[in-house]
Amino acid sequence: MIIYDIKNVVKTYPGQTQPANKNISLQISEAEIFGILGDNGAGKSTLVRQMVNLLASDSGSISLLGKNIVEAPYLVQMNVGYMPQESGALNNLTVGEALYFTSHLRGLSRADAQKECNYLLDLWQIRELRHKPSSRLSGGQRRLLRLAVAMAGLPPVLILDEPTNDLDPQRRKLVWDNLRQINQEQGTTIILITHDAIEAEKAIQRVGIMRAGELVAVGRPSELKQQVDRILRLELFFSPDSPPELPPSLTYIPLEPGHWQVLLEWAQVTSTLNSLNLDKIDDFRLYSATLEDLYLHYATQA
Ligand SMILES: Nc1ncnc2c1ncn2[C@@H]1O[C@H](COP(=O)(O)OP(=O)(O)OP(=O)(O)O)[C@@H](O)[C@H]1O
Repeated sequence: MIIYDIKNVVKTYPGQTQPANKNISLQISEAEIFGILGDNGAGKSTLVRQMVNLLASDSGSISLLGKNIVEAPYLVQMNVGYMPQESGALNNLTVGEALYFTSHLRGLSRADAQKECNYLLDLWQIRELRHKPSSRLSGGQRRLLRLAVAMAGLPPVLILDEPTNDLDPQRRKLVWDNLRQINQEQGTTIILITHDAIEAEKAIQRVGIMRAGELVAVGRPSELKQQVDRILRLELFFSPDSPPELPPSLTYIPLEPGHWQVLLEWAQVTSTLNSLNLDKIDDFRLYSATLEDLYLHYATQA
């Protein structure tokens, strides 16, 4: 099922000459984790703000579950949990109150809202902050609270604007683990903006790369990588006095004694690995382009 259907969306901010979004078209399916990557100012936040009706498009249309969100704004309120990059909206509440009231406002009974609050405090490891006013949290703590608030009441769609910025490595991992878990267990559709390409690669199923207001590439990371870089790097580790025999068509680059790098086309991988005498090799590693390589390729082209 198509969750979001975005057609030819254009947005120019008042007083600006360049559009922030130029003719963006994109479909997002149920239960996918879709990552939006792009340089600062590429138009990512503008796009997601239009998707949650916080910003009107100049032209084009955005449908959620088959209905135009301008004509059926309640669909966004009922189905989408949005985490903005910044927000002062919760500043007057404690962490526990913010989670309880959001859950209650999203239709849970008082008792269920209390349970949801407790679940989210544990899920995001912020239980010790529950009596603290939101305005006194650190940047990273505030981000975890905004994530928990977006998820309160388990909306079927989450839109997250940079969920891992300001977080330490342990909490970044917590975010990626939790997002994967709710996607798998609840079938939640997750659309997220991130600059954390290396970590995102482990969670996202499709990626859209934006440059100067345009969506310049959309696809599964593996498909996009094959278009960008058909060369794979095979590293071989062996005892320096018994080097492996390679098919004559391949060349190798000695990196140090007992360590070679071999550059391969995708089509050569299986035959090369089959031809190696693995008893003579201590270890091997095969590398493809990373999502970060892809991002740099598409986002920085002139
Ligand atoms: N309220 C606004 N008024 C005028 N121009 C704006 C406004 N908000 C954003 N812009 C401009 O629109 C363009 C896209 O901004 P946007 O915030 O969507 O980028 P982004 O890709 O989310 O960037 P970042 O990674 O830095 O968050 C930028 O050139 C920005 O300066």
